[in-house]
Amino acid sequence: MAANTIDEVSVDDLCRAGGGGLTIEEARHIHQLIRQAVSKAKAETGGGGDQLWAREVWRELVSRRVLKPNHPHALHQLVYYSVYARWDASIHGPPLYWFPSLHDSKLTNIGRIMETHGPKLLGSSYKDPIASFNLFRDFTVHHPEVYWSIVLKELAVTFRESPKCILDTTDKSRPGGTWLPGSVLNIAECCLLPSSHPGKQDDCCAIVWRDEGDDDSDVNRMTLKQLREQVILVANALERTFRKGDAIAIDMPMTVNAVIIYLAIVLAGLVVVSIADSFAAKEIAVRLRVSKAKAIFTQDFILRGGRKFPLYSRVVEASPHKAIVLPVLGNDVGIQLREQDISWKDFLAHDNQHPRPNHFTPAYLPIDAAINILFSSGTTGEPKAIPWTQLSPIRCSAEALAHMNVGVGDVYCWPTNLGWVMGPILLFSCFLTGATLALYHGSPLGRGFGKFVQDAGVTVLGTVPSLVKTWKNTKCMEGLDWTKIKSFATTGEASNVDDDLWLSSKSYYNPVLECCGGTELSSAYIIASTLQPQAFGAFSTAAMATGFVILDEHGVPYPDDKVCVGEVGLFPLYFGASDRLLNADHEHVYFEGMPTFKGMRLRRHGDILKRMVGGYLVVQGRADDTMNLGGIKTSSVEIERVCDHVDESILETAAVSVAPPDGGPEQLVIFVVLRKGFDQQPGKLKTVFSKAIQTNLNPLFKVNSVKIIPEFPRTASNKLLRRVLRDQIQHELSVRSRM
Ligand SMILES: Nc1ncnc2c1ncn2[C@@H]1O[C@H](COP(=O)(O)OP(=O)(O)OP(=O)(O)O)[C@@H](O)[C@H]1O
Repeated sequence: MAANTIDEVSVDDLCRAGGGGLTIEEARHIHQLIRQAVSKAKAETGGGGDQLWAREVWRELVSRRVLKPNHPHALHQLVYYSVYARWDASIHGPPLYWFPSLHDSKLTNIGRIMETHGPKLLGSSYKDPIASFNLFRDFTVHHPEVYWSIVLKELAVTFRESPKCILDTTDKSRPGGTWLPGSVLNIAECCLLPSSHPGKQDDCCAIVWRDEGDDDSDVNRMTLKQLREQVILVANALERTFRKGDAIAIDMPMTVNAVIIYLAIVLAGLVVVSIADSFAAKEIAVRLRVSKAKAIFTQDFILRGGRKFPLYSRVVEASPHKAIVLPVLGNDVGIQLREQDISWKDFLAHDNQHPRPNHFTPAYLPIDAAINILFSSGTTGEPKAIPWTQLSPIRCSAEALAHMNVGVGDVYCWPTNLGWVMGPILLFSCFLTGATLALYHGSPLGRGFGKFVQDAGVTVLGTVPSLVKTWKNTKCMEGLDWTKIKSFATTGEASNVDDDLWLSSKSYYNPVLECCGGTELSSAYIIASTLQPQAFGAFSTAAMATGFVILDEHGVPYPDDKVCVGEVGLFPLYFGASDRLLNADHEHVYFEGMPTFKGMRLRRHGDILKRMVGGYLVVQGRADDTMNLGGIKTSSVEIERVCDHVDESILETAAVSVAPPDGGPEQLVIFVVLRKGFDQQPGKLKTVFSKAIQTNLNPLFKVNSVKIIPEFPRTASNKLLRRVLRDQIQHELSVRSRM
């Protein structure tokens, strides 16, 4: 993006990039600071043509807060891309934009754990949280029972009956291991009770929220005690109507009431079936059928972006079972209910006669009892119905604690839904670590959401790439103060470097922690850590106590330190991973046909990983998104990363390859969505794409055609559905060949 290196950038260049947002004095000042940073970095690193000094320039500029959140993005772009203009990632690894400090690292949750246990566990090899991070993480992979016994004490998990041990591997029919055997608890109760470590008291703020449209009012808060009382009220009402073990669906936005209902269902020993509120009636029906749900909590309408969308009517079309209907506004539902249905108000009304309304005895269940049925997003086919057990919340909260550094004092926000794995992850990560859960009742796409983030004092903000893209392109967050945010997070699909540059700049370049996992893993298997330097759009590590290899085409693992691309094979012992599916054969989906490694049968996850210098990772799509172009294997994501930037008219691209109906090499087709207000010819794009791909990836790759379409097909959780595009192009080709 930048033609010049940072020492060639002039005051004029800065002024141009700064537009009206920068005075000439400011530009001169920034220019001076850049020159100082360059001289200092060159002096410290010896200058050298290898450009290693560039990293130090960036580090210095960030630590001196030279670039401000309110500076125009073009200025941030100019400086970042110029600093790294001559950076050779194939030698030095991806360009880094965030660096941990030794002082702060010792104050993080995982740094504290390492300082306490590191010397004992690693002996004299232990130095400090930053220097010893890889060593310690490696230790957790080989001694998961030690790691999990430490982490369990850091979470608000109380057992009714303690586990016999942490891990039992004697049952060979369970390749994932038997974790915390013999233990009995109720994980919702753990969320609701005060605890001394982590320190959460009855009067601490459990949830902060705001309704869309109330942007200028104070945010609402609920204490832990108030939350517990609300949950108990609902649990008593549930117990009167349903039997333990019944599956009860929730299909509504992730509001305070949705969270209360979720916890109440689990507290009462029922099973939550979570369904994302964006699904059509047919999709809701499939999920209710597969999970055998007895009833469903829903809302009359959904309010989003100032518009009202029907929800109850979709649920009615999908389900003959009882619906408990909440009003989106006020106390009464704005709709006529069927005979078998009941309003939220009436559902709770019975409870006013309860002799001890603030009392409820939780259902204490074995650790591996199902608490929630979730569905994968279905990018590779039919969504899988995945039961979460009581291990799942522990697994995901441990990651929030160790990797995202979430804990007491944090306000954690991540626009999502209980039907996506991020919903339950967010809920448990807050209540088991002692953080406050921040919920915005409305669309996260506009300024109202951003203002909530500011007013609620959010300290950790989770995102998905398409959200960040919208915020950046619409400029809707301009002028808001997001500097309380100590880290961002992103998940769902590969993120875009420039979008993350924009996001990170909003809080003086705090890290955007990349997470990638799966609903069936209850967690991320590759992730970032605040103990490691970060590169945009890249993962810096495997999760704690998680092992994997990258397999070559013959299923043989590459050595751990080798730069490579291939399908991931997970080590099977995985705390919190699924061991059954409701609508598919677990063994077949995750194990059959996988190679063994050091006596372990590897677990399939299907992602193609690229390991770069320094151990940084990117996901290059799914194994089924790889293509063979002229005998060379490549991935959709790799091609899209190049094509996304070649012309300003492009909003996003999707690369698919298809085999021609009459045989021959696979053909590369690039789909394009243009930015609003731009026009472009496919022929011209074909030329620029070919040139960019040949220069950046491989001179032999050829673009066969370019198709401009208004928008990409996506799953309800916004994941790009390349297989739909592939089917479409395959169909066109076969029709053409028949003519
Ligand atoms: N940060 C990320 N970067 C790149 N890809 C990601 C990221 N986060 C998640 N993904 C992709 O999403 C997948 C997990 O999503 P999910 O559990 O919903 O399953 P799915 O693959 O979308 O659905 P299905 O299992 O039905 O095919 C990951 O394996 C990965 O391919």
